[in-house]
Amino acid sequence: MATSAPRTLRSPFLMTPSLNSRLPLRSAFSVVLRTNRRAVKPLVVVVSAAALDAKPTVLVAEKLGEAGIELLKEFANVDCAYNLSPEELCTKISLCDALIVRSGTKVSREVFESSAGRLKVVGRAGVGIDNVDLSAATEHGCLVVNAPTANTIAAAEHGIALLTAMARNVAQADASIKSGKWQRNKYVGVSLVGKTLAVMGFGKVGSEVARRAKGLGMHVIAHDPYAPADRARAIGVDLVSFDEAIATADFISLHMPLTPATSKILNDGTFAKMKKGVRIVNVARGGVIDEEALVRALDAGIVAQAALDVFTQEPPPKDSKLVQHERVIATPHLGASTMEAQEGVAIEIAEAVVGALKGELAATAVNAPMVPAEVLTELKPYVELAEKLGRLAVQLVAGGSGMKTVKVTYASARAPDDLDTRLLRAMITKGLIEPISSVFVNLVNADFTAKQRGLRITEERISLDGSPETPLDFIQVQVANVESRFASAISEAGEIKVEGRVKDGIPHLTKVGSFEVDVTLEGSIILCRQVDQPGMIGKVGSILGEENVNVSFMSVGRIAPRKQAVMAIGVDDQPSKEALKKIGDVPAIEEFVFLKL
Ligand SMILES: NC(=O)C1=CN([C@@H]2O[C@H](COP(=O)(O)OP(=O)(O)OC[C@H]3O[C@@H](n4cnc5c(N)ncnc54)[C@H](O)[C@@H]3O)[C@@H](O)[C@H]2O)C=CC1
Ligand SMILES: O=C(O)C(=O)COP(=O)(O)O
Repeated sequence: MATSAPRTLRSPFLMTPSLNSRLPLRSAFSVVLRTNRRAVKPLVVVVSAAALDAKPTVLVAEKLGEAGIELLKEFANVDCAYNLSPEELCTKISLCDALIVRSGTKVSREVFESSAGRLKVVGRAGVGIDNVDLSAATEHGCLVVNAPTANTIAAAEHGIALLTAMARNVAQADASIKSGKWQRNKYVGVSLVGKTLAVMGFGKVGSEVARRAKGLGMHVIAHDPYAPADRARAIGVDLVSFDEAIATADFISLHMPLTPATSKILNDGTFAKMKKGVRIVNVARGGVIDEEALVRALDAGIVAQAALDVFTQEPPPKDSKLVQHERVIATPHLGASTMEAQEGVAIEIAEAVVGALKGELAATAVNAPMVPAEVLTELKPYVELAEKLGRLAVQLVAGGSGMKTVKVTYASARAPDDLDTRLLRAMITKGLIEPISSVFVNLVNADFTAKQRGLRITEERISLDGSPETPLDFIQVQVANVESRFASAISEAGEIKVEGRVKDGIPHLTKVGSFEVDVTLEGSIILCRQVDQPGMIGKVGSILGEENVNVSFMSVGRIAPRKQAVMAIGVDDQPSKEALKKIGDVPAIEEFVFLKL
């Protein structure tokens, strides 16, 4: 299996924690081979590919610092192709496992569609991911990671550079002197000290701008609906409402992301509420300002000056009234463009992309839950159990009866906030959906895929007493309102029910319907309902033995002696149709089903 799967590079986000990036590839590969029999299928593939030298291909579509390129080359084939047209990008992407962009490339739905499932990770070498269609990425199971920290200081410094340059007309005066003029009276500026600066968006960049503006002697207020007040207070900044911020500020500096909620947040209506003569800095995204409204506000004298690094359309049209406005200074999206920031961003994104291609859960994932490595290590056998229970449950559903509602129950002695079940839910979803469709499910697209198929997965906890040494006692998967191919899998409550536990690190099936069984979840399973009587195990065992099918485990769960019983038989190989028929023909066997894991 390790040699048949490698080139598919299917699921990079769920891997055995032992295959960690710190392991050299060769030793990681041997871990895979040793544990292969029980490994959840997709956990293996990326590393196997590397071990066989089927290196993944990373397309770097915008200029990235050399240190990042070098890091990528250690693991992947790197194709640096800049200034691609949207069509060229769509053509190239079908040959790539990862794509790295900055703000200048639109990663549209067409890009994901054109990749036909090969693209596993998009790395945004910077903060803003408004140029990436996140819904499309998620729907295609493609992880999006960004580099959220390395350019913070650069952007904050550029904000301050624009603020001070604007206040003192540095750009206009420079152009004037270079054209041979000496206009000292024309370029009298305004002072910053004692003025009120409203920082809109008190995140990483906004708070660094605030800190620096305090150093310039400004009175700093901030608006951010999600920022904690104590973080603001710690640097002497008051958090205020949007209206208060824009109405009291002499200077407004924008530092929020571009989202549907912040799009054109500065518009005719909001400009009308500002102090006459306000000055605006934007190093966030052009789209947070209605640019035509800004031109009107400049012409009406509401806005005295604006300093802009970002534009709705980049580059802006040559005849842009805004850029050409004499009271506007502009830079071509240079906020992150320092040597230091570009080096840092390149390393940050290269590490995140390589990590994702190796199958690690990225710490900077934008469209997937982040699961810390130690949690992953602990949950590993439960992750396997979860997927296999999902696989069993769906195979027990009778064809045509549909599957709309699945209830998952986790029994645990852990406090609810000490057990993150998102990974388990994703794996149950994977197990439920993959056997009945061509869709590939991973942590990124599990919830979306379930929703798209009209499958409602509810989760419930049973709180157990006792020592919470292991994260879970058992997991139960129940499928409601369906008929079963194996009537005994229907519980008293009328639902298909399978339950499993981890014993000595190995997932076991421990309940089917109302019957207690105990069989390791590996290979395949035959479930038989029979009238409990001596010799049954021998009879079925010898039918399988004649076929050379190795039985790994057998267990019988019965209601009462000599009443009905369910026999669960773990087999390493798939029995022939004839052998299965022979089992069905054993007179005491009332029903049976063969289930692949
Ligand atoms: N010009 C450039 O080259 C650069 C631009 N940026 C842009 O700067 C912006 C901020 O980046 P970071 O500080 O790193 O991000 P961040 O995520 O740390 O901070 C953004 C803050 O905006 C807040 N926010 C969200 N909605 C808001 C709303 N409706 N009103 C007010 N605040 C709101 C969030 O709560 C968060 O605290 C982003 O748009 C980013 O793309 C960042 C780096 C370089
Ligand atoms: O990180 C960001 O959000 C930026 O705007 C920087 O963009 P860039 O990587 O310089 O195209």
